[in-house]
Amino acid sequence: MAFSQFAKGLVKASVRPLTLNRNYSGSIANGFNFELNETQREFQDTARKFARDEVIPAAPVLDKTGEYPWELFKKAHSLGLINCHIPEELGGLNMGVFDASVILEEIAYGCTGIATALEGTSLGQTPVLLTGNPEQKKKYLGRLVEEPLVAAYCVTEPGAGSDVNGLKAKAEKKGDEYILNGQKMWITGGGVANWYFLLARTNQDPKCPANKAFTGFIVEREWPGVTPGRKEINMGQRASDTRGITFEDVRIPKENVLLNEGDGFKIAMQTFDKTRPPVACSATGLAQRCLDEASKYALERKAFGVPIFHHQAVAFMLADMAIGVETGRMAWMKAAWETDNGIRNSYSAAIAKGYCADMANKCASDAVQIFGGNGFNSEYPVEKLMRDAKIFQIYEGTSQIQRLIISRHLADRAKELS
Ligand SMILES: CC(C)(COP(=O)(O)OP(=O)(O)OC[C@H]1O[C@@H](n2cnc3c(N)ncnc32)[C@H](O)[C@@H]1OP(=O)(O)O)[C@@H](O)C(=O)NCCC(=O)NCCSC(=O)C1=CCCCC1
Ligand SMILES: Cc1cc2nc3c(=O)[nH]c(=O)nc-3n(C[C@H](O)[C@H](O)[C@H](O)COP(=O)(O)OP(=O)(O)OC[C@H]3O[C@@H](n4cnc5c(N)ncnc54)[C@H](O)[C@@H]3O)c2cc1C
Repeated sequence: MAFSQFAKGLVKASVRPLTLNRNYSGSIANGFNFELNETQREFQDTARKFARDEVIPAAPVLDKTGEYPWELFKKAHSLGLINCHIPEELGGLNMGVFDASVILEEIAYGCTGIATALEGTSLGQTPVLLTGNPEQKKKYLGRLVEEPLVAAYCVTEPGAGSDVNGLKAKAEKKGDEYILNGQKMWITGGGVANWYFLLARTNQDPKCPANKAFTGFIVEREWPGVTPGRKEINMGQRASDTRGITFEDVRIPKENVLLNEGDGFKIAMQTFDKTRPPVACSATGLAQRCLDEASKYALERKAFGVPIFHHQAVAFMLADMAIGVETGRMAWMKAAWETDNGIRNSYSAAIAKGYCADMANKCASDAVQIFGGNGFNSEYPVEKLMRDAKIFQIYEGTSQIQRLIISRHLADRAKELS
């Protein structure tokens, strides 16, 4: 089916307005529809087929070689499984976070390294989608639909990751340009991207508040002074390209400022509200894979004369994994639905990201346990799943940072209650 036909049927999420039932008799499910609509199911099926037929076979090879999944990127591009958020007038599908996450969960089921490589470009695009002017959107987003090009999100530095307000890269205004100097670290897609969203300090006064001190820029990879470093060799998600990047006297035209000078910190934070639900959904895809691999293995493997599934201790581990997967899916769906419906979702996005990251790690560790000695060996799939899971507790804000965001909301609420 053509993209435009797909796009026509898109809805943000399958939720009907909740009407108060005065004769309420126990079920709050009345107002909600937990089923995906037909278009969402079509996309899910396409993504599932892509994951089963192409991602799963490629994953162990790319895990070993650390090669970037270019062929899969091009295929996903041609199927309309990436760049889903780009507006229709620029040739995109104009999908919300919810619908794009339905697709991503399937790809992540196949391999979260490949999913991160494919999805990293969405993170790079989000600040432009949120705040770009029409010229910036046309120039930088339009091309991504036409060609399989990559965007990346450059915030973290060697000296500051969790503490975004501690960033040191600086951009100084000189006439109609800004001169950028600094280093970024751990940039997903850093070596393959055509352009970056970059956050730099434009007010050097240490007393300047975060939401005035930083500016968001679009920086092109080919500009003089932009130098990506070597590909980092990571524990997991090895198909994804992660690099440090040095910026030395890079001249950025003022046309590449997003919104206004000083607005960068809020742009970066508002971006996370949109991108943490998909990261949570990716972790859920990995957890579902752990559950499926461990369930199949538990039926095949015998101990004490019966399949190990028949030992209640094993069956209950699987049941706990299922509780985690189902709860995690509800959590990312709620966070995605809220942002698609214009509700500030920093709290629910932090809950989804924090919960799903921890849940995926527990599921991966339990899957290895169920595989016994085989689980510890790279011939079996769960060893890679455990290595791939760890990064969910670190990138897009560590598990501690998600709890920081949640607890700040709780403190605000406590003040309202007292
Ligand atoms: C949450 C955080 C720790 C916050 O910091 P502070 O305490 O310094 O800042 P604070 O006092 O909370 O706020 C300052 C102003 O900013 C407004 N605002 C905050 N959030 C928001 C928001 N969501 N929307 C609108 N405004 C916001 C806040 O109101 C305040 O303004 P005000 O002074 O009141 O006028 C932040 O630094 C953070 O998040 N770190 C994790 C980074 C992190 O997650 N990287 C990830 C890098 S990317 C990555 O890892 C990957 C990329 C690609 C693939 C996957 C991985
Ligand atoms: C594979 C990979 C891909 C990535 N992709 C990108 C990308 O595309 N773009 C990008 O900008 N960044 C990216 N990152 C960076 C990532 O977001 C950061 O690594 C992460 O935010 C943590 O920052 P840090 O590594 O500097 O750790 P630090 O901030 O130094 O934290 C170290 C430890 O201290 C804890 N800690 C810090 N502050 C607090 C606090 N206030 N309370 C409690 N605990 C605290 C942390 O939770 C953590 O356990 C990526 C990282 C990796 C490894």
